[in-house]
Amino acid sequence: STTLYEQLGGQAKINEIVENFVYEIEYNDTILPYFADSDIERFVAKFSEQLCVFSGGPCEYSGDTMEQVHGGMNITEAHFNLTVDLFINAMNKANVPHRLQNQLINRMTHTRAQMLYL
Ligand code: HEM
Repeated sequence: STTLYEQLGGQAKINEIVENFVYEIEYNDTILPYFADSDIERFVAKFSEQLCVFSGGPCEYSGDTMEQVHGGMNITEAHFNLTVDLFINAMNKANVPHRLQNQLINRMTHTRAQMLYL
């Protein structure tokens, strides 16, 4: 059976989604401030790795835990949901079919409890 990673179109498609996502964040006045002191190159690299792992691709995640990264940011449920919306915009702009979008979102949002109000 093919992995979600393969169905998406592999690393090239993941890179395209992440590039679009960074663009969405840059143009969102509510979410951008969270990234004010961030190394965006590192974010792109680690976030891409994590998407590769979540979709069953041949990668290893070398970033920090979700608690380490997001703990203390005081991320509200509204801001979490807004970030997911931005990610959906990024997938739409990369022409990812909705069936695959739902599968990826489902795997990503398992991290939700690790980052809200920590
Ligand atoms: C589905 C939800 C999310 C996932 C899977 C996720 C995943 C990640 C990953 C993998 C990194 C890179 C970690 C590293 O550098 O070691 C990261 C960094 C970051 N995330 Fe998230 N994230 C999510 C939601 C959010 C939300 C809702 C916010 C804020 C509104 C946020 C703000 C940040 C910021 C500011 C960084 C950079 C941290 C730094 O520069 O040290 N994330 N995230």
